[in-house]
Amino acid sequence: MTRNNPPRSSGRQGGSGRTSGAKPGQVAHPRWSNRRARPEATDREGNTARSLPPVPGEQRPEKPVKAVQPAKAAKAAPAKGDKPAKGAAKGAPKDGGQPARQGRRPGAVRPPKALRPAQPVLRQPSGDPLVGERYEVEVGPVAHGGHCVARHEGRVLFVRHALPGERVVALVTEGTTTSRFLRADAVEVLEAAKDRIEAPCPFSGPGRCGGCDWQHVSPGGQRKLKAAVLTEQLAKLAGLTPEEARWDGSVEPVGGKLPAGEVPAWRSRVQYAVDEEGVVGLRKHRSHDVQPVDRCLIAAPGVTELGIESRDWTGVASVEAVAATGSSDRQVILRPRPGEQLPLVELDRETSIARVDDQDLFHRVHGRTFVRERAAGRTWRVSNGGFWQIHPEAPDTLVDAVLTGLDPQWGESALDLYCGVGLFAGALAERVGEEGAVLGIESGKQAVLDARHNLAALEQVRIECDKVETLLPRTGITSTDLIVLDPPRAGAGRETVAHLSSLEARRIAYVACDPAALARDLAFFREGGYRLVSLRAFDLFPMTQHFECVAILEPAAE
Ligand SMILES: C[S@@+](CC[C@H](N)C(=O)[O-])C[C@H]1O[C@@H](n2cnc3c(N)ncnc32)[C@H](O)[C@@H]1O
Repeated sequence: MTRNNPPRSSGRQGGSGRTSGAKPGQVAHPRWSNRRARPEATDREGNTARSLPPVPGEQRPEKPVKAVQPAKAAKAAPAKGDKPAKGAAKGAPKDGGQPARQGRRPGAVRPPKALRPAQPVLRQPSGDPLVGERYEVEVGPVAHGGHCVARHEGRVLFVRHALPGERVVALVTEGTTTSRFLRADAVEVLEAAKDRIEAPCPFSGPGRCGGCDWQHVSPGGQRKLKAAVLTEQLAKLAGLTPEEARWDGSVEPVGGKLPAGEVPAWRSRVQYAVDEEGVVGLRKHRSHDVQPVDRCLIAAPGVTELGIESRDWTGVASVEAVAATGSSDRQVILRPRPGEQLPLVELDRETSIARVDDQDLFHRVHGRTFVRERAAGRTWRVSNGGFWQIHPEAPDTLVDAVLTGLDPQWGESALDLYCGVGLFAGALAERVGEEGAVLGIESGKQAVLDARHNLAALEQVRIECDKVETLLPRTGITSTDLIVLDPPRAGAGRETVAHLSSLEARRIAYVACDPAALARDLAFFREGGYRLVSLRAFDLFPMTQHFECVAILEPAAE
């Protein structure tokens, strides 16, 4: 267990731990100089940071432990669209197929939502179904959600696979005569927009893989669509023009220019679904159906090399593949179908394997329970599919944007809210130094253990485990110099933003993956007396509708 974990603050000002230079109510400097020397941090398997093999760039004299057995020779991948042969490629995990344990094992954690099986939502639509109707429509502007808006006989259609200004035949995929809006796919393009390209991925298109929204759009065209969505959300939910938001109106490309027609292979984490026959693929749009794929073009090479698509996954419900950046670590997380035993697994590359049971608990099957990522000059332990940015360049890009916007000074205090495994807390701690203080708050138990492990050497950092909205008011902190918040898609919300606005921070960095939640929260920050200093948007999810923003705020009075 890591040891940079003082007793939880309980309403005392500045939290627990001896303070150093912090005013009452400020983020306190967590020094515990009267404590005994801390034992070395360990993971759940008892490995210490030094007992693990180094990753490139890390200089540690040590010998590796627990070498993972190399996988057996790869089987030839089937031709595109072929179904993998049943019974192919099997090897023996040690505890595969053991019955799931009852109750929560100490130290066991729930996996992120993405790994939990989706619950079917049963709704009784009223009106007569319109699914299957075909309408010839003029396509209007792009909307938040990876589609464009069109109208037909007074009805609004959200049309996928279209582009603004096009004339298409839209096939209705959801909705009835009483629906407020219909969903549709452009199944025929009558007049194409200039940004339209031939989709490089054979699995994208109407009724197929739901992973990418903009396969049919040039890279520059995709960024224009994302910029239009951000512009619209800022106007609609925050009443801001790009100029007022101090945004130059661009979505910045990340990862260098590729030759025309080449697709960026950026996804270092891929969640595959498996159909009842054991065929692996990706989920169709708004569906539990599986689109079999023999290769995902946006998957990082480290994922593709595992050869997941060429295996038979009978008995498995989902396969998550993780390929770390800056280390050779690979992890595959398997969820067996209810009542099924985990099959024997053999992949093309050496990889750790974990199993998630029907109570969402992780079990180590083979190798480590985590991967090591490199970013911001450090190695980060990320356990069992815990949150880490997916694009290999995202962590450095976002840290750079946050530090540039905040300009942290030696001795300042900072909050890192929704801190995950501690990425921004670590970067802030380096800048504020030993005289400064950083408090990270994260609700995921395993992420907190990872963050404490990752930042164990930085005494100025404290990581607390709870929901931001619950814990922050309890800390007694009434002021801080800097705040980073990087909430999940839902954003921070009115109450949390109001609380943050009361802390008199010199600067706030808001890292956002949803432009609507960001725009709504920016309006709340304005109510709280904050204004935008700068806003940047980054194309960290090429070929999809998603992008990441970094907004920097300061008190409006300044
Ligand atoms: C977008 S991730 C950001 C993680 C981290 N900043 C990074 O860049 O790696 C959001 C994180 O917030 C955590 N989280 C979600 N809801 C939370 C809440 N109400 N309070 C605290 N943490 C929360 C999630 O577990 C996740 O680790």
